Amino acid sequence: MRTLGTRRRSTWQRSVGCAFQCLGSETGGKNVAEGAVDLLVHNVGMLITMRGGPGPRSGASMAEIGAVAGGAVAIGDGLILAAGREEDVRDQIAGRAILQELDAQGRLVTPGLIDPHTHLVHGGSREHELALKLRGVTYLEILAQGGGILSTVEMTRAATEDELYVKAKKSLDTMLLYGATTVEAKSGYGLTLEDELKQLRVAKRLQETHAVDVVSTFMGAHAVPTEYKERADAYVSTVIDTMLPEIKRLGLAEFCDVFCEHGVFTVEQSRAILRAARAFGFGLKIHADEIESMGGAELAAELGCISAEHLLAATDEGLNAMARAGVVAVCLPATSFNLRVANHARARAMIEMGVPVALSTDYNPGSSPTESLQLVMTLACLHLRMTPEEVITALTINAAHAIGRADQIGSLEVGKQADLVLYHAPNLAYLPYHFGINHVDTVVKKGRIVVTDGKVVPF
Ligand SMILES: N=CN[C@@H](CCC(=O)O)C(=O)O
Ligand SMILES: [Zn+2]
Repeated sequence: MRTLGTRRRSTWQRSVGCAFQCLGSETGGKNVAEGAVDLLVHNVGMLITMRGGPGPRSGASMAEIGAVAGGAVAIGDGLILAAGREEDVRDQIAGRAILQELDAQGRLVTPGLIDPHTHLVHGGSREHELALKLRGVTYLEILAQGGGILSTVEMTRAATEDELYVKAKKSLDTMLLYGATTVEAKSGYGLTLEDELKQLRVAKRLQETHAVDVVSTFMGAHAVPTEYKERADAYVSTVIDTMLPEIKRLGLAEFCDVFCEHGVFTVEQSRAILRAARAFGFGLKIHADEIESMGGAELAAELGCISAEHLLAATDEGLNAMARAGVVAVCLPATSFNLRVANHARARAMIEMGVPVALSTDYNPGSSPTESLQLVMTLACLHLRMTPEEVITALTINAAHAIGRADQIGSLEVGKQADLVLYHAPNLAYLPYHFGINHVDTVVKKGRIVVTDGKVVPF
């Protein structure tokens, strides 16, 4: 992508149009109209703005992506000043200094992708499970034998904080290279207070030192640790009485998540943990009805969770309850693909019932060892039967809602963070269609070019 650095326009007009006066009020009263345009992305072949109403998209509105042919985006102070047809954008910034231009050369541009469900920070890997899986041993059987999540717990406990940081940073770089600009990261491989804190501190350090924004979730209830075998209730008490208050006190997580599943945590245990988390002020998430139908979707609706994850076995009653409660369904097609399940999440039914659908990698060392949201795009089309328009909605504005960030990210609208991705692709359908490769050319995060020519720019 061609950039023209530091090109100042000779005339500087201080008179501003309505669009920028409005913007001043939308950005906390700061009159960005008086500043320069830091970056103008122009000559965009197809600009996907995702502009629209305030809530998460469901039903037919999941296909409304605000596509503009011949677009541009003007950026100042890390925020979007104007986005739309290039001539309109140029009109709106007329007379202002443009410090840098980026010629998109007719490429596709979307908002930065958002990965709302990952297990980013962990030790080791689990490629040995592949052979077990091919012999027909199931995911829950591996876990019940002390493997699966529990083997990653051992490797995470054994790792130093620096080792976890280095490994997670490498994955975060890959996520960024594949177009993710915001990533949610769960703990849940420590399962002691100290080891959970270790994971959460790594997530915090990544947030402070990496271009990608990291949103932190405490998931102490990811598995019953070996030392509490047959004493799950005692472990639930430890999560509620010891872990939640300390993590809240230290401000290390925004959300709390629970793996509500047969042989892991029951609906009653999950309810107890999430109610306690809510009382501490955490936002609530739940791994619900992934393998067996447990009433997890119903619980998500009852508790007003911000999102419920997996949902392959969710009932119609559960999904309808989620639709009524406005819970975002985070579907994870890379996980069901990798676990070789017979049926994937019923995204079409969800969309028809009015459940807002988001998508995610579920990046983790067991059920989904991939950082690629572009692979997720393809699997969502082929296995969940979502259209490319619904897929991009699910990976931008709906994913932003799933992590409580829709006021800042998820669409290219005035006043939002300037997070955008430029692809070597002529149109949106090309991304899921031509699968298995990386289409990303350039990534802009908070107005700064952080990936160029397919390489990460050091933070
Ligand atoms: N299902 C539970 N937790 C993760 C998998 C974690 C693991 O296998 O290590 C998930 O969301 O898929
Ligand atoms: Zn998960």
